Amino acid sequence: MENDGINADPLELEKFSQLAHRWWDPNSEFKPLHEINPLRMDYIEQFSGLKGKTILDVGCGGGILSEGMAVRGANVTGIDLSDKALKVAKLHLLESGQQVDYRKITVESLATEQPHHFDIVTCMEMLEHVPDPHSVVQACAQLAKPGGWVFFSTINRNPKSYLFAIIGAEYILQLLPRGTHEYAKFIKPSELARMARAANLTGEKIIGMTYNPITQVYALEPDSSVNYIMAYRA
Ligand SMILES: C[S@@+](CC[C@H](N)C(=O)[O-])C[C@H]1O[C@@H](n2cnc3c(N)ncnc32)[C@H](O)[C@@H]1O
Repeated sequence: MENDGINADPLELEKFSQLAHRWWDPNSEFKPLHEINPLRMDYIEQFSGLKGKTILDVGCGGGILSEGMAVRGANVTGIDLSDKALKVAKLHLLESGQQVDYRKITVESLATEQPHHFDIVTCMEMLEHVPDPHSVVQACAQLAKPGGWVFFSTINRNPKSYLFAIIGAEYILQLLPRGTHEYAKFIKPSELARMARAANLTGEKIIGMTYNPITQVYALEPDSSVNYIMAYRA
């Protein structure tokens, strides 16, 4: 569903708004994001470092990644379209004393406003919630400086990811509320790679993000069959 020509699904935004007050509770529905956060920040740092970098975090939600990168010394702008998530993100800055510039703006509009502005663009766990992920990938590429880095994470689309990301995470382990994810919106790495190539992104790297339900530990591993991160240069 499109929203007055804006590349956003109002129902998706509403889902996140409804849960937003629990964003910073590490035992809430956002527990998985809290737990993967150090892993993904370490992964980004391997490529480019974070200290002193100008970073855009697209679909920042309550700010777990944005603020985490600010703690590591980055100058972060976080954008989202959920008013409540942005409000929670801003309130949390009062508690943490960190600085992040949170804005409600579409990534496509920001790409027109500030093209080639950011050293790093992150777009994590967001593409599978938008009607047109191509357009988001294109805008992220445009927002990065030439030679800058762009990172996407999302969920693969295959029977295993259906089993793990929907049946396992939402129904059996109840790590996420039912209805968090829609299988048809999952994105195969080959599809994301095609979108990235069309946006002139290069130097592709991919890493899997796995969850072991027995040890309850997340890890970065070559297995990209469920969750994965792709890194590119603009
Ligand atoms: C699963 S959360 C991920 C939050 C954050 N990126 C992270 O990984 O910690 C998805 C976020 O994408 C946001 N979102 C969904 N559609 C969006 C859009 N079209 N533009 C910007 N943000 C969007 C939601 O409001 C929500 O905050």
